[in-house]
Amino acid sequence: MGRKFFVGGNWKCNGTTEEVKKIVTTLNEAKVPGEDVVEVVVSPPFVFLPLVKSLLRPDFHVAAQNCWVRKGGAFTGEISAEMLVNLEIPWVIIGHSERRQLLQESNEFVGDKVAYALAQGLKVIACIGETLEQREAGTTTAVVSEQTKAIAAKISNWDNVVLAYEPVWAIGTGKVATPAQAQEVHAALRKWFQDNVSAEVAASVRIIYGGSVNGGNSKELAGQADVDGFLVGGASLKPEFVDIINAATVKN
Ligand SMILES: O=C(CO)COP(=O)(O)O
Repeated sequence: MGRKFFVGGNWKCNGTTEEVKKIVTTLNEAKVPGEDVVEVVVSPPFVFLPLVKSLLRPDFHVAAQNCWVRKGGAFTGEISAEMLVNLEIPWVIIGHSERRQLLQESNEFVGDKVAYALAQGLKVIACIGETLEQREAGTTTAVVSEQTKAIAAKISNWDNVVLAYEPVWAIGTGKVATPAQAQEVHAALRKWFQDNVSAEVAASVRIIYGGSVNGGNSKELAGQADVDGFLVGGASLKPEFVDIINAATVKN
């Protein structure tokens, strides 16, 4: 159905100028499939975005890790979607679980942010995922459906959205979801789109997995029918990110 494999590197709140230059050099020298096979997006902290954008190979792109929920103005410490557009930053990550948990971003707030960013012309990596308690209580599907519904309530066009399923218990823990666990949730989400949005969106929306993805486990995860790529944290700062990008070849 032509869902191009997507690999995002979320650098989170990490890096110095020197470290950033080193990662970019590694990426620029990497042998990976072309843009027709895999879309690669790296997301440095705001302060490094212009530097990374200027140094990065032209077939890779950059994302911000957040943006403000509406038009900029008197919002000290925030970065607006308009500013990202002005700097020609094409992508933004919205609703990461670290922000949902540490900064109390609600489902509704995340939905509003996704809608505003899209309206400004940004492409969005929208993050969802259940906690360990929710998984153990058997509410995973309900939780991720509710998170997706809050976004769907605010937007009508999913063309510029990649949905990142990131179980909170798998983030930064080394406890990766099994390929079967990831596939089960991705398939449930696709069914949710089928039942609540449209068959077209269900077939075309990319659903990527995040949470302890590394060079060793990426191929098997990529082999799952409804896993359309990854959002990578820790391993995106290391040379093994190149192996994760190359997991795209599993699909071809
Ligand atoms: O949160 C993540 C990506 O957004 C995943 O982080 P890790 O790959 O470090 O588990």
